Amino acid sequence: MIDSKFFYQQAIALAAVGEDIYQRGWVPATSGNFSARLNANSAIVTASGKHKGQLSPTDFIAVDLTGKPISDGKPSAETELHTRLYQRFPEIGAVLHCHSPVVTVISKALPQAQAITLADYELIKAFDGFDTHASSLDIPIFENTQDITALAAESDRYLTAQAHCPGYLIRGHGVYCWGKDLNSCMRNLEALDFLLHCELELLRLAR
Ligand SMILES: CSC[C@@H](O)[C@@H](O)C(=O)COP(=O)(O)O
Ligand SMILES: [Zn+2]
Repeated sequence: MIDSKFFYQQAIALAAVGEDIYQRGWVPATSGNFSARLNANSAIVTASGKHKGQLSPTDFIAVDLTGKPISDGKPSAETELHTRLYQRFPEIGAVLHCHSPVVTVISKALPQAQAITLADYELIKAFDGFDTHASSLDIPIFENTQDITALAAESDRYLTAQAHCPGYLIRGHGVYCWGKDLNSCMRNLEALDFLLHCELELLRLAR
């Protein structure tokens, strides 16, 4: 049973975040998708193919945690990547997927890398579970594919042993990032984009 008032509130909050993210240049040309948990068994996700900077409450679909729609409309083509995360981490409340230039380019700049290690950055403390700069965090990179079911399974296998991982990259595609609610998800996304930007600058300086 969908709580329509909560659906609407979550949709309004995600639409506002979408506008912000679009203004940052992180979801060009209808790319990206966003979701928020409704309850233990369902979430709302953006409809497929919409402009993510101009979303309205009718641009969201309720899905169960297998990714099956439980309200009218066509959910994001990448819905299973969201719902796997809600299954894996019962404590998370929101997932944001973006195509910022930094997250798209860095995995291509490191074509052999299966992860990027973020270490000795003060901003690592923005992520839940980190309380000192003297920490290190691996952000995995998965190869891009149109087989979303396979990618959902691959990312889930990796995350089995990674309780504090706040996001992953898909090579040449973008980033998936999550958090306990929409605000912390946005904070994680902002921190991840900043730290990966730093890594990209370091790569440029080393050339
Ligand atoms: C506009 S191409 C990008 C898509 O292939 C996809 O990666 C994406 O992020 C948006 O897909 P969507 O189905 O709108 O959620
Ligand atoms: Zn995408």
